Amino acid sequence: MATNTGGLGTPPSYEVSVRGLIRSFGPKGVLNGVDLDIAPGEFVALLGPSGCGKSTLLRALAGLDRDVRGSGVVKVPEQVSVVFQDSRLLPWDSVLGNVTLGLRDHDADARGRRALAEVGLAGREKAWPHELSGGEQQRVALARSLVREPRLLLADEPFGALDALTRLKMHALLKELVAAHQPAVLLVTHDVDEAITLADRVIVLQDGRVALERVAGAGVDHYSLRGELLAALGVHAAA
Ligand SMILES: Nc1ncnc2c1ncn2[C@@H]1O[C@H](COP(=O)(O)OP(=O)(O)OP(=O)(O)O)[C@@H](O)[C@H]1O
Repeated sequence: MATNTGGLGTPPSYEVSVRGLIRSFGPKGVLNGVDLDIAPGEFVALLGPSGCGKSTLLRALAGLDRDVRGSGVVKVPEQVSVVFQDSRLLPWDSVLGNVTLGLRDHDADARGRRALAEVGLAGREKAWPHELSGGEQQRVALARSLVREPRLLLADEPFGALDALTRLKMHALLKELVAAHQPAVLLVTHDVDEAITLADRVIVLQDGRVALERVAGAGVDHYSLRGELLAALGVHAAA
């Protein structure tokens, strides 16, 4: 995946463009001029210390924050889906009902069933959310996002509450889904290995700005990238 992020213009080829994004809560500046471009189909992972503003940036891109100052969010596509750490399923609706919620098309059910099959949950359409494991609930959340064919998928630590083995399975699933649907992705994570494994590009947010930006993916030396990212996050491995 090409990741041309040079220049200050906004080439129409970008799915997302952010310029000098600022967000404060009271006197406290959280985002102090964030610049970010994401190409169509590009997978970007966002790392940063706790409280540095990762979720704040994601909420701004999702249109969930009406108080973002200035014109920092220059471009986001109309079709945006968001996945959070908890699945946020409606407990009183079936799995299929959750996936198709709000869809008005005549073929919504068929699309919902297809999406559930894609995430490995064929046959569980009539189950209630509480009958599913945490991993399965996150699969439903992914199906609910992708059935809307988003141009941009925003994911805020979507696997943060899962055990290590389930998380690895979800990584493989997310890779498959992204390859099939080709949305641009911004994944917020605390997990450096998750970022390196999944993303085409990794950025580190610090002091309200993008402090480091590195290409990841095939052909990149993951070991040295891991060291560089950990150092940027203030973690220095024991010799
Ligand atoms: N609605 C709000 N009102 C007041 N302060 C807020 C609000 N939302 C976020 N903040 C503050 O902004 C800062 C950044 O929060 P944010 O949730 O974006 O960080 P984060 O990098 O996602 O953190 P974490 O990795 O711990 O989830 C924090 O200090 C937080 O307390």
